[in-house]
Amino acid sequence: MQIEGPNGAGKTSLLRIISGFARPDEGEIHFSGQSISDNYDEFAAQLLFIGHKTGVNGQLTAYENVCHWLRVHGCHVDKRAYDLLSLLGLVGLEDVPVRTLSAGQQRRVALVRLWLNNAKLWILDEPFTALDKKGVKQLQTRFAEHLAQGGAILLTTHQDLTTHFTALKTLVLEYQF
Ligand SMILES: Nc1ncnc2c1ncn2[C@@H]1O[C@H](COP(=O)(O)OP(=O)(O)OP(=O)(O)O)[C@@H](O)[C@H]1O
Repeated sequence: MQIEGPNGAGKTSLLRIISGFARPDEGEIHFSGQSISDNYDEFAAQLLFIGHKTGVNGQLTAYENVCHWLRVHGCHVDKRAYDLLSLLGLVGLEDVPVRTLSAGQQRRVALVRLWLNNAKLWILDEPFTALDKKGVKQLQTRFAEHLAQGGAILLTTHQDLTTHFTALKTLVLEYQF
């Protein structure tokens, strides 16, 4: 599902509420028929959230960030870390601090998580920001794989998605005066 709306309409706020990072003034968020506040850990295990702030440690290298995520997800740190960086076009840049990379390269480091996570629900706030055309295409291909495997994606984007996603639902937020 794509959430659309002008700047300030409340897209990020909605995603943060659905993810359980902010509380709604009214109502409850349910996942698989259960209120997320009743069993947040179970919900969190199914959730992958990538927001405006990418969650990448800028002091560490791309390689160190990927190794950290592999460990967090209970995976062995092996050749896979380099394979993922190579997939995302970061070969040759794996050993410099992420803060020295370009905005698009930093976003690519953050998006590596989409290749190593088994979470069912992806909540992504402006995932295409700063990516070049090839990066956008690669990400959309990854989205299609996730959906084909029964996953769900809730995202905001000001960009038009490709025809792959014409069946996606769109929720349009508008200002209320
Ligand atoms: N922590 C906060 N405390 C108070 N107001 C906030 C907070 N976060 C966001 N807002 C306000 O809520 C409104 C919606 O912000 P939000 O970031 O959800 O918009 P958005 O639709 O994601 O915008 P954009 O397209 O610019 O990213 C804005 O007016 C913003 O100032």
